[in-house]
Amino acid sequence: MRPATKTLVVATKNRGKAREFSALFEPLGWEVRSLNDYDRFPDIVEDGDTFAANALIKARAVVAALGVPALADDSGLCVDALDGAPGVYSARYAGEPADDAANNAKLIAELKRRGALLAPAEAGRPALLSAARFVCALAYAEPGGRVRTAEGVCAGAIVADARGANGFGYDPHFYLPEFGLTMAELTAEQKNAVSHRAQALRQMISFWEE
Ligand SMILES: O=P(O)(O)OP(=O)(O)OP(=O)(O)OC[C@H]1O[C@@H](n2cnc3c(O)ncnc32)[C@H](O)[C@@H]1O
Ligand SMILES: [Mg+2]
Repeated sequence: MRPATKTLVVATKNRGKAREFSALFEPLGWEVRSLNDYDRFPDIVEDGDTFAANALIKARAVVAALGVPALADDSGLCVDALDGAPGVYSARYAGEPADDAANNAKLIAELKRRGALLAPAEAGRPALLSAARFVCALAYAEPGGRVRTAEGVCAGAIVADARGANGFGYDPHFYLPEFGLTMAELTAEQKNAVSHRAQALRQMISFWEE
């Protein structure tokens, strides 16, 4: 089970995700089309309890609407000190419509309110707030009804002060100890080598190659 053409519809309206998928698929000679390439594609209700359930909802909705295979991504941030929140609510953590800046502000406010500050900022080292992970579930669906899901996880920690201008979403607050940088300070190539999305996609591609 694998896409039959070299153009793949990715069931997302998130331009940051679409950009990453384009870069991840490019070396394979694949072209990515996102829902932003379709005129007024209706918003899909993401009411699943898990990342995988929401990814399946999005992939199936796009297959139903367009009649072609689709890959969907449902992802988010899980913070230990917040008992895994915002989790599947990451996009609408601070309410709707989704707003990255408001979500980040709420994340830091919640961690401070709970006294989850572990260490003060020191010269050259950011204030580490709390262990966290990015999770990405991918779902690939075909018109015949077949589906396949994959998942990737990227571990890090939340930092109080936003750093970096690359990436999107929670990236400026997501610190990777192995780089000593936030996800938003990584180049696109660096992020695509280690991200939850890249890991999930590697798994999905291995399923396609089976
Ligand atoms: O549903 P689609 O249309 O794909 O777009 P979305 O932005 O609503 O995507 P999700 O429902 O999967 O919500 C994901 C949330 O987690 C955030 N997120 C996911 N991957 C991320 C990453 O690589 N870096 C930073 N934030 C990320 C993102 O900003 C959203 O707030
Ligand atoms: Mg969404």
